Amino acid sequence: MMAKNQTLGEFIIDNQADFPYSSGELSRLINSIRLAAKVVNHEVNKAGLVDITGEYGDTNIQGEEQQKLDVYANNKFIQTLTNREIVCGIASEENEDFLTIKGCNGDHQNKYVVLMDPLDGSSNIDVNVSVGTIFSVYRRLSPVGTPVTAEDFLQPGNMQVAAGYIIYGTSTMLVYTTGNGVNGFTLNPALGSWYLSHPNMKFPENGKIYSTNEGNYIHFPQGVKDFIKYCQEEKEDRPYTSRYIGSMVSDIHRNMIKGGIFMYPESSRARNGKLRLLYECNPMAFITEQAGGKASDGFKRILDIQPEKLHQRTPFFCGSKKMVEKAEEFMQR
Ligand SMILES: O=P(O)(O)OC[C@H]1O[C@](O)(COP(=O)(O)O)[C@@H](O)[C@@H]1O
Ligand SMILES: [Mg+2]
Ligand SMILES: [Mg+2]
Repeated sequence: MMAKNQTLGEFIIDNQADFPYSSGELSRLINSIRLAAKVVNHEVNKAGLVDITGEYGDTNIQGEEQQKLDVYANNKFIQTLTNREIVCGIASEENEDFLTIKGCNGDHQNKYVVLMDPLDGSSNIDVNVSVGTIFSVYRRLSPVGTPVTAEDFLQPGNMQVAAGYIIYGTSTMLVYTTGNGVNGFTLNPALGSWYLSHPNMKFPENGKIYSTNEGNYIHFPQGVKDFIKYCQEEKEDRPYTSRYIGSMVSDIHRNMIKGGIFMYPESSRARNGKLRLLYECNPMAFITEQAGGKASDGFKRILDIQPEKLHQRTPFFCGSKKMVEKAEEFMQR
């Protein structure tokens, strides 16, 4: 039976049976993510007070302006995962190539790789709007004891063993799945503990919110234009409400609670959309499916895409099952 006011630490211990093959490593991995998240949260909360916001003065591999907090969060998560010797490799939005992590004896004994978007929604940092962190965990394919290879990172999303996000919003939450449903923990900043506040999160099967950057409307494929018109039509339970924060984590988190669809489709300017398959779409798709929702590129399941490149992009439709099915119906006409 679930204890009242259960902390994340207690939850992990109570749910060890979720990880039949785990020797405690995956639990330790989640533990180090919750620690790094607290440190990053502390820094994010000071944005505006001290000189941690604004541009870092460099661009990342995707040619995007890096914010100081992008770099800070990237370093913190890498540092925490590396120091604790839990993973053998890390890939990040902010690094061109994956990093190989050796144990203290210079070996490669660990079995997990982590892919992450250390700060999602960077353009919202300076304006005090929620941002997030996204992570995705795989068991390595190459033999333990040898250096990691690109193939360890280029696995389809259906091979994920865990995925989660942290949302730095009105409160800070850590939401994750190990393939047995989705649970959300809220940080009590005074105590520094995460409490199980949202057990067994579920996407409503249908919803009344659509979230997309409608400023790109003119460049959207006809299917998306038609679906947006459908959402706006005065019929049955429509028109739906349009809500777009511009931090995917926050947009999907809201839709998971209230019911809705998030879309970042391809456009005539960006043939594969904007969002990255490996550390943005796959983890959010895994969480979404575990919560009873659906995630697609408009035609096929996100989690079944065989990745070819670390920073590969994909169109993304994610949310309440019936709404994603409806969007696919328009895309496939
Ligand atoms: O400004 P746009 O084009 O609508 O893009 C917003 C999208 O870009 C992102 O900010 C991309 O993430 P990063 O901030 O990690 O690059 C998503 O969180 C968000 O959904
Ligand atoms: Mg992002
Ligand atoms: Mg980012």
